[in-house]
Amino acid sequence: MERQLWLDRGFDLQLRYSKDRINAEIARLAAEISSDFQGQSLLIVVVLKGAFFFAADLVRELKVPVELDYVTLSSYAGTSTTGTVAIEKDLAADIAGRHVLVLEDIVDTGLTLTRLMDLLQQRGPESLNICTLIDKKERRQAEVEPKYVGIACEGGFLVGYGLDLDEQMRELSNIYEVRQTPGGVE
Ligand SMILES: O=P(O)(O)OC[C@H]1O[C@H](OP(=O)(O)OP(=O)(O)O)[C@H](O)[C@@H]1O
Ligand code: HPA
Repeated sequence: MERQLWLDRGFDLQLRYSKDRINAEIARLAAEISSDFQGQSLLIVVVLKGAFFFAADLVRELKVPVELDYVTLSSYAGTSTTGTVAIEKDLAADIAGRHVLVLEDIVDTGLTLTRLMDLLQQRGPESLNICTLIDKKERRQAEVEPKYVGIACEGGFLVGYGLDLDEQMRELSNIYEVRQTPGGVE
């Protein structure tokens, strides 16, 4: 079982969202987005690294043509945001006049997406919207309203399905809440 490897290393993982639940939410989101953009094409902006799994599953369910591009942002150290969002790799595509949909794994404080949306808005897209798998409103510090939300969640630090704790546990199929257990080996 995928949890066991991390339990042995001193991390307590509690299942929050199963892969079946994630698949169901992705199917719902894909239907909604496909209907909203019927007859148009989408430029999908995947926010790396975390949204990689979500994007791979979502775009294959869409019924509209898409072009994919990627931006790499980072701000977290452990379970806390540093408050400084670094743009490590910018987009390759010109987004002016395009229908742009930003894909995120999680919106938490909102600092990452505020920074990205400001940057993208200045480039003149025809439309600019956010789709996030997880919307964690509890810790919001900046005003960000994703148009498409898979799962609205409460607190806890989440890992799995792309979500990491210091670059670890992204590969887990399900999403868990993680806690470090006393005396665990790192
Ligand atoms: O709303 P916020 O509080 O800003 O948090 C959300 C961001 O934090 C995570 O990225 P991270 O900086 O950990 O990089 P990663 O995608 O490489 O994991 C996550 O993928 C979001 O991009
Ligand atoms: O709960 C989270 N898990 C992983 N990365 C994150 N970035 C913001 N919140 C989270």
